[in-house]
Amino acid sequence: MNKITLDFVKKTVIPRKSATHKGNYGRILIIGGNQNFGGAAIMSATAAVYAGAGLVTTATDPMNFTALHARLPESMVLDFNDLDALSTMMAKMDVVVIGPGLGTDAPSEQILRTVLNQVSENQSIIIDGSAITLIAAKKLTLPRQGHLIFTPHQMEWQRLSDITIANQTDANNQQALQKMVTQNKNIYLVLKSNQTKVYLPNQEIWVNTTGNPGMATGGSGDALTGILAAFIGQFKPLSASILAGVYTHSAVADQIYQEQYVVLPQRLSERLPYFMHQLADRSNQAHQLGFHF
Ligand SMILES: NC(=O)C1=CN([C@@H]2O[C@H](COP(=O)(O)OP(=O)(O)OC[C@H]3O[C@@H](n4cnc5c(N)ncnc54)[C@H](OP(=O)(O)O)[C@@H]3O)[C@@H](O)[C@H]2O)[C@@H](O)CC1
Ligand SMILES: Nc1ncnc2c1ncn2[C@@H]1O[C@H](COP(=O)(O)OP(=O)(O)O)[C@@H](O)[C@H]1O
Ligand SMILES: [Mg+2]
Repeated sequence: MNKITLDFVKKTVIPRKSATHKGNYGRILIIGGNQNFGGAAIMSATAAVYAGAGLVTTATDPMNFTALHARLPESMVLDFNDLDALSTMMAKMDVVVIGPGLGTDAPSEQILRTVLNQVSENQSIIIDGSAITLIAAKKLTLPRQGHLIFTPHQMEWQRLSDITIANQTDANNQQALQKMVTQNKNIYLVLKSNQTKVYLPNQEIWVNTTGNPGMATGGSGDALTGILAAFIGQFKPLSASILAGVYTHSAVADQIYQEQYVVLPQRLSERLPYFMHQLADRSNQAHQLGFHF
């Protein structure tokens, strides 16, 4: 079993080059947040912005526009009920997150179908939360194109794979993935738990070495989707970006957990730019300047 370590992550999160602009750091679309779960989309978008995404658009229920703008003016907004506008927007994006707080009712399903039909070859789609539950319940066909990153918790993976939580062994999980690969050969599984594992298309399995029970609070997984989107939009290669995102999410949480009982996703996002600064090998400088994280 491969372990995701700090040394590995430092090779992926590298300093920015001078001759670059926001278009070089990923165009990200976050799709989620129905009338009950607006916070999930906001937490995903917040994590994406704070993890360095070049441009973030949040497609959500209009009820969430004001809250999103007030909390995160860096994000643009789109009404996710306007399926034509959603399709047009999809075509311009490098990375798409679908699922945080999307809900599982008929309009949510229509949004998901529209997105899955639209995925193009070079896009990465992070499929989370309600989107996983819907794909499992409605037996939706996966897009043949693009890179699909599934981020289920254990119950969501049970719904998708039909493997009960007690039976989610590496061998059983690999077997379920092999069935999915007949639809799309570029499937990545981030199976979240107190010891998150990442299954790559080359059959490697990586286990995370960071994380703590302070993260057991609503929104932790939503924040992870934003981090993964931002990392995929900025860093290469894709597999390393996913592994680095998983590590960073929990490593920042570990820092907070040293001084706080619960790790609030918003606090986690606020710390991301500091932590990434350290990762990008400017940590010595930061310590000399007396920053504390
Ligand atoms: N502020 C917001 O807007 C928020 C909105 N959110 C959005 O809500 C939507 C629904 O997502 P969801 O995860 O909350 O519910 P669901 O898919 O029914 O799963 C829960 C069931 O699974 C079980 N379970 C077993 N193992 C588990 C494990 N390791 N981790 C977690 N659960 C585990 C668990 O067991 P139990 O708790 O009963 O023991 C329970 O029976 C989704 O779109 C999401 O993005 C949330 O992000 C929160 C903040
Ligand atoms: N006890 C724990 N130890 C380590 N990490 C945890 C623990 N509990 C939850 N997490 C992490 O928190 C996140 C929870 O994701 P998820 O269940 O999708 O939350 P939500 O949907 O509420 O945002 C995952 O990244 C998971 O690995
Ligand atoms: Mg979740």
